[in-house]
Amino acid sequence: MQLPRNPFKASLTGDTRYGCWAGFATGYATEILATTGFDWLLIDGEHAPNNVPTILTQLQAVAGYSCAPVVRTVNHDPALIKQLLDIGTQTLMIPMVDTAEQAAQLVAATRYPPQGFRGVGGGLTRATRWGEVEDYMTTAHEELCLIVQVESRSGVDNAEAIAATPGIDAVFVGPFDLSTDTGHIGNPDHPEVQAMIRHTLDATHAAGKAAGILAPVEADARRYADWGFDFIAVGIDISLLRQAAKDTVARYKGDQ
Ligand SMILES: O=C(O)C(=O)C[C@H](O)[C@@H](O)CO
Repeated sequence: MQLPRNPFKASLTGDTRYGCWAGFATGYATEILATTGFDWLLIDGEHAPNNVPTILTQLQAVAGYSCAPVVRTVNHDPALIKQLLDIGTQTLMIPMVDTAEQAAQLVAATRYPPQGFRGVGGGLTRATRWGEVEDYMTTAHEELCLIVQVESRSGVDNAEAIAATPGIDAVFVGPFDLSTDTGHIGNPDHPEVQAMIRHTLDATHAAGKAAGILAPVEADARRYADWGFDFIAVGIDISLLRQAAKDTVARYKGDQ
């Protein structure tokens, strides 16, 4: 059996790819999202109530669709990264990366020795399709996509070096953490934050890597697409449900 291709990695060809945050932490809800036309979705292990088994269920639920899954970890723990890779995650997003040293450690966590220190799960893992994928250990890295989040002042200061780290495929700006870290709490539109976002985008492209961002407000998403962001999360499933529910109630009962 061939190593499964990574559709997200393959889609980073220059056109902006539009995605949605998946926060319900169930295969059922995430599968619904995968049928709606988004290019990719983010299974959020940082702020949604996910763990390895719930992420596995969601990866299985979306496997038959063209919408590519991206899995965000809660931290930099190599043991968690190992488990997420073993269940078949091919695109990983790691939050709060501030230095090139951290980026290099994260790359090493995704590579088998001698390039890194990932442990061998072999035929026990979905990643190898329980041993059916030929040459998994020597080829797995070719279909992995490692995205690091820059979302602090120090991350922006080190953006060139982080993006240039070998094995890093993309940098994703976290606008809400970045605005909060810089004292503009919850205001990514502040000019200082906007300048930092632009700087991170330019540094990432200068390193030949792809850049992504979260932009649930349409005007922001369109501006970032004009700037040249390669992948943009333009929605959050929980917010979409809440807004649709509130609008429906308001039509019958008025604003409450
Ligand atoms: O800082 C950000 O912005 C992000 O990293 C995304 C948030 O964590 C997201 O969960 C907001 O809903």
